[in-house]
Amino acid sequence: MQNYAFEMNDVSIRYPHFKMEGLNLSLPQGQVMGLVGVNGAGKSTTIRILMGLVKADSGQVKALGYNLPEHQVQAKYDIGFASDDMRLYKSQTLQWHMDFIKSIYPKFDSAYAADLLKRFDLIADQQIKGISHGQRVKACLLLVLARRPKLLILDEPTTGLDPVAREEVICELADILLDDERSVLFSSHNTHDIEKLSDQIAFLDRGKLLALQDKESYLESWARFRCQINNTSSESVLGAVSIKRNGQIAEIVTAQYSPHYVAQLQQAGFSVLEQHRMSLEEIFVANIKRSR
Ligand SMILES: Nc1ncnc2c1ncn2[C@@H]1O[C@H](COP(=O)(O)OP(=O)(O)OP(=O)(O)O)[C@@H](O)[C@H]1O
Repeated sequence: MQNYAFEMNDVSIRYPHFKMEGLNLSLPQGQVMGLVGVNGAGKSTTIRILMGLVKADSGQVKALGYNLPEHQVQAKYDIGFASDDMRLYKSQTLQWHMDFIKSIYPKFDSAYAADLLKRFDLIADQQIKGISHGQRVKACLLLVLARRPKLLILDEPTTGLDPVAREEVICELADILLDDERSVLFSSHNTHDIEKLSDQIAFLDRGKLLALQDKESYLESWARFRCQINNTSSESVLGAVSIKRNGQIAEIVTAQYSPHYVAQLQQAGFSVLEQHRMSLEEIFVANIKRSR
């Protein structure tokens, strides 16, 4: 039987200007899910529901086998959560925070924390008020990672980091993921990070899941073609997400790519000049345009 790090079944929530209806989202244990979506798509809301910070109007939520929010104390013992609005005590040092977390979570791995301190280039006895935004983000991640949680939930973990710091954080996350018992859900606007780390892509828009698929097959299902328009070219093509015409040239995007798609375009009267795979960033934009 498949073990899930979390399961959200038929989850709905309504705000005055936003609704999420019947969201089904689950992550098999040991996998990484990248949650993608434009501003206001519902990523943080999804994460907050999963963390028990917000109560859904209806639906079932389970994390690490525990029903939420009823058993959130037990579940949270093994869940590590970090978001970009997390606060640390400004007048205390990072060392104070590490000692504090260790007093609550005896599993806190001090040796690993010391290693992360070096890798993230942080100073343990510096007061939080004296460190930069990026250093604070890395300090929060250190505090969460050193607990070695079974489920890591990160809301925009790389926001505000410079490219070097971002790479360090991404490498650290990639290392953690070598352990197949650990699962990660992370949201990001940065499709490169999502593309690099995720096993599963969950695409949210206006509270709806546009796609939930393993990354490889998701990326493989999209393709962009540059075609010559002929006299016989039809107006539409089966499986095309968009057709942009410019003179005798058409750029056709599909989300149903297979090796037979070229023949399908030819049958529709287009001569294929070039074909390209698409990055997650391009897919992201095409998907949003299609859904509106
Ligand atoms: N407590 C609340 N009261 C009213 N509306 C809310 C509340 N929390 C969230 N919303 C609305 O829900 C929608 C989704 O917000 P959410 O923060 O989940 O989006 P997001 O995908 O994380 O966006 P971003 O990428 O900008 O962080 C927004 O329109 C927001 O205004």
